Amino acid sequence: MIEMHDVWKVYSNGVEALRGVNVSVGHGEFVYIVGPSGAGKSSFIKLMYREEKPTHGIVLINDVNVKRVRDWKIPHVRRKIGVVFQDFKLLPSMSAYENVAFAMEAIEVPKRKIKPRVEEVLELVGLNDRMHALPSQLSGGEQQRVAIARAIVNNPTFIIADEPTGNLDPENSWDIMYLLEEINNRGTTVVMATHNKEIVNTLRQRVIAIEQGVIVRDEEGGEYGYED
Ligand SMILES: Nc1ncnc2c1ncn2[C@@H]1O[C@H](COP(=O)(O)OP(=O)(O)OP(=O)(O)O)[C@@H](O)[C@H]1O
Repeated sequence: MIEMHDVWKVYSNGVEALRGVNVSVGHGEFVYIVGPSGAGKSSFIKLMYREEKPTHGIVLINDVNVKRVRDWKIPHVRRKIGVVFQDFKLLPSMSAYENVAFAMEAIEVPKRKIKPRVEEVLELVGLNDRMHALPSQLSGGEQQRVAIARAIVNNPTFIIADEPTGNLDPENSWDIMYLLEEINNRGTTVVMATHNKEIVNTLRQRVIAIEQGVIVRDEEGGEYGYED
């Protein structure tokens, strides 16, 4: 569960990116975060995986107050959260397999457990035959699949995605969405910021709209609601 209570995010330049946000995302939900450019979606997402701390208010991730978590304990909190970015953020000198295995090595999973689990998630994302390719040898859609495999390999409670289809063509975008849907159906909570109107209006889920740092709409099975 992720909860925000009267959360404000004010950057050092004085920009109020979030202004008094109250929200709760429960176990197993699928939530789209929508809103105009600069509305505060990324700031909202970054608070959810403790990339940023709130300036004011409380963010609870699985009942842990992220503001009180000491820096050395952040990896422990993040272990329960898989993050997916628009630009994939894979390590360029590592193969698909190594990128995914690295996420397990980072939290010191015993070596013998790594290979079978990495192969399992790469199969789930449909990339078992490309596992030794470098990111530069993979298409955008394939790279995003590797990023999703990396995000789920440690069995997180949440997947937090910031415009995961933003760099992909429509066909690859749909493939990534079906994959996220499948992961959600297996019990993982998915929260994704998106500008993709067609996806939001087709794969209906809870929609939270943010405008000028405020939640202006929160609807189950909602619509995208903007023209872009
Ligand atoms: N690190 C930062 N320092 C200062 N201002 C920031 C920082 N990050 C974001 N902002 C500002 O905070 C506001 C909200 O930005 P944010 O990136 O959260 O919006 P967004 O809804 O994700 O936008 P987009 O759809 O364009 O990605 C904007 O005015 C932005 O310029």
